[in-house]
Amino acid sequence: MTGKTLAVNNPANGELIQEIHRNSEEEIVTCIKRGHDFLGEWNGYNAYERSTLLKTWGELIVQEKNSIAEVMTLESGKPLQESLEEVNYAVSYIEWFAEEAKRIYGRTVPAHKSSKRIVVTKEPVGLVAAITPWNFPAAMMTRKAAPALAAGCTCIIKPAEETPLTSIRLVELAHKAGIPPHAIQCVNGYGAEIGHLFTESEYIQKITFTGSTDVGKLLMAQSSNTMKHVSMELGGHAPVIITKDADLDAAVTQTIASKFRNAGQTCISANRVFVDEAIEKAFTEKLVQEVKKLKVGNGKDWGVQIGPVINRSGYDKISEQIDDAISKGGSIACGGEYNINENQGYYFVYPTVIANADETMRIMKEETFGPVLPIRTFKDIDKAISSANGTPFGLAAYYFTDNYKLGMYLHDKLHFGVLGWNDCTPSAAQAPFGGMKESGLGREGGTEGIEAYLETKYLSIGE
Ligand SMILES: NC(=O)C1=CN([C@@H]2O[C@H](COP(=O)(O)OP(=O)(O)OC[C@H]3O[C@@H](n4cnc5c(N)ncnc54)[C@H](OP(=O)(O)O)[C@@H]3O)[C@@H](O)[C@H]2O)C=CC1
Ligand SMILES: O=C(O)CCCC(=O)O
Repeated sequence: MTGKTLAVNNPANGELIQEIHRNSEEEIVTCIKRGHDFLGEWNGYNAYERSTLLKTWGELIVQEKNSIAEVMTLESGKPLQESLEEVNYAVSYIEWFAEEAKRIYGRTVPAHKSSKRIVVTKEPVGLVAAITPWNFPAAMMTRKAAPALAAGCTCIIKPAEETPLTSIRLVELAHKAGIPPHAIQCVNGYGAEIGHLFTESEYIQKITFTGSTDVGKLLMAQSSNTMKHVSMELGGHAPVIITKDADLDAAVTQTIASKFRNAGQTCISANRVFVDEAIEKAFTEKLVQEVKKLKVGNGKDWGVQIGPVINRSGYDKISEQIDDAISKGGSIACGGEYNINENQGYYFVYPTVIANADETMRIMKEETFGPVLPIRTFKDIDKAISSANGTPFGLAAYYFTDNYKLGMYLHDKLHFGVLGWNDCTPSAAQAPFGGMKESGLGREGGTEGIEAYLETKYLSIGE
């Protein structure tokens, strides 16, 4: 690991956007030491000072919103409109945690002897390493860095190698806002090389990660030697259950919003639909009619709704799942086409709906991370619930019903960290986001989101 450069290419046409500096092992170790040594100084800023700095950071990002969104679209391929929305979403985490910085409360607890006092306080966990993915290069970074800084932690960001430019820009703006350079640092290079430097370091107290379940498990295992805190936001396989009393228009609009956001490359993306067989035909017809209207192309062109998938391995996984579904009796209700150029390095998958899906298909079990939606029918709601729960993933699940009792029943029975009832767009800075089972550990956002960067200290006073 000698450093040198990292090429950042545009997934919409394969063109080189920029070569950036790739940090050497020595540089990364130095950053880690610096982040650790600066903890005391950053802790010297009180909660109101940290809050003000975070707010200024958010304001600077808003001022540069258009240029940040353009860079994000160039490196990630996502449509410009979505990049703009993501910048706002990223800022919403900074704004939320700037407020939460002021609400880090301790407590006193009645003691068992009148001469004693029991006092519980909170303090920052220490230096945090944040490893972020390419699918939300801004929001996943601020969702980690903002609560860490708000809590009084210093942090080091390692963005995905496909999309480092957005993070680099955000970190520059943090420094411009007055957040000291050693409180938030960014390093670049290959995850597989940098990951173990983080996990083996005695100076890092917490690893926070968004990405694949496999890498999440690896990081957790590596972190066990030094007993680090971990937050893991991993893969998902979201079911959408559509009951016969559902508002079909809402179900179609919401399912499309979830499935085709970022070309399906979202961990809470609708991955499989279970629809009551009584309304399957009506639902599929309406869905297909709307999906066919989605415009595919280079995300920089205004009006494009589906950009390229990120890279060759993403494309391989998606196309293999489509082929597998067809070979097992699935039928293409729309889409199923590709526009790829292996030499140039771009891969577009047209929005695809697969009818007659069943549980034997890979797409009904594996995360797709692409614009493909299988539809499965059900007669009995309990069987649909059991199929929905029948996955190692437990991140997000959605259901559509206007029947209150059924809605609460589904809430109680579905084993997922995030549920959407007549709603497939649940993400919000003030809400706790995260998964059960192999979808991860911990929550990001909400009051839980800052708790994850705090240690509890108990003081016993008395005789
Ligand atoms: N939960 C989510 O939101 C995400 C889920 N995924 C799922 O994972 C699949 C594969 O995507 P992929 O991009 O390969 O996901 P990865 O989990 O490999 O990448 C996510 C982040 O982890 C880093 N990383 C990779 N390997 C290691 C390692 N050994 N130690 C430390 N960090 C590491 C990456 O760095 P680098 O880029 O340098 O490799 C990147 O910053 C997707 O198709 C999707 O199913 C992917 C991204 C986000
Ligand atoms: O896909 C992800 O990695 C993050 C989920 C996006 C969201 O917060 O809505």
